[in-house]
Amino acid sequence: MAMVQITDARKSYEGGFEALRGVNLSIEQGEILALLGPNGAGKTTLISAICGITQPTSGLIQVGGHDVVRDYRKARALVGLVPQEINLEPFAKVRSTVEFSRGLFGLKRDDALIERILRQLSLWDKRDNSVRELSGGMKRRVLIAKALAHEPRVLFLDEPTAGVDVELRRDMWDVVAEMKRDGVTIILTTHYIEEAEAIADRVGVINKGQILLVEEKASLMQRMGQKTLRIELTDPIDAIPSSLNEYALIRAEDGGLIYTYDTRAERTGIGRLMADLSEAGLHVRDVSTAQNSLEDIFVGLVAQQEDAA
Ligand SMILES: Nc1ncnc2c1ncn2[C@@H]1O[C@H](COP(=O)(O)OP(=O)(O)OP(=O)(O)O)[C@@H](O)[C@H]1O
Repeated sequence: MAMVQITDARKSYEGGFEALRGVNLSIEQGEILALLGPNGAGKTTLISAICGITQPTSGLIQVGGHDVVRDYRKARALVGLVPQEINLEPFAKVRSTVEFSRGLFGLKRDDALIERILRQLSLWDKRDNSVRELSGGMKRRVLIAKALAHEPRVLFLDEPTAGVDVELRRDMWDVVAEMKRDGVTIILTTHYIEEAEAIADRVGVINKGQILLVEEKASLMQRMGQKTLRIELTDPIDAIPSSLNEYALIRAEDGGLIYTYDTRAERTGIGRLMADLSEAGLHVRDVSTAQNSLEDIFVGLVAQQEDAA
């Protein structure tokens, strides 16, 4: 059974704006899913709906098999949320802030657990400081500590490393990896592809309230690892000679050729292609390469969505 199951979730805000337009998504236990999308895509709305902070207008969202609307308490108890905005009580002490979060879930006090969480996030030395005395990065750590205090099975991180330094980013990635080892399911939204690349098992792309793609990181990275080689010919051709079939070439508008290859493969095949072009009587005038990036994939997907609309 999936840990998080979303079926045709829609959300219209007052005034009629549709922030989620039929989202279907299934997230397995222990998986790390990175959700990428431009500003206003619906990431925060989706996370808020899964956490029961906002209600979907229609559709079904289940966490651990519990309906987040009908079974709110059971679903919510499984979920930890690290929000995008810092919403801490400035005069409260670090340790009591984290303890309080655990208490909100009606759980027994557990000093050893709170100590472990604070140490893991390098906050133990600051445990008796008040929140207002902390730097921005440390406040972010407190947000994570709060979210972990009731031992959630699903952790949501909404832009966890926006505006934080490299060290904190790496610390957070370590914490996430440790939680994954404990079987916790993690969903994070991010603008940084490096972040998705560093920690995610799968990457989802959302735009205009719709999921455009959910794919294993490895295969997405492979697509991103592809480059295209544009070959300009001295004499443009009308058709590609059949002797070159194995290269799956595309004829460019200018009568040249486009070859796609994998930069991570052992051999790109370019050397052999050049020899075979010459063999086929084609003379190369110029070549240029272009790298496929997530942005290209993303822009391509968005363009497809626009065309389909
Ligand atoms: N309470 C609200 N009332 C009306 N519209 C809202 C509300 N909250 C969000 N929206 C709209 O819903 C859309 C999705 O917003 P959301 O915050 O989910 O996007 P996001 O993907 O998290 O963006 P960002 O990357 O900027 O955080 C936006 O167009 C936003 O203006």
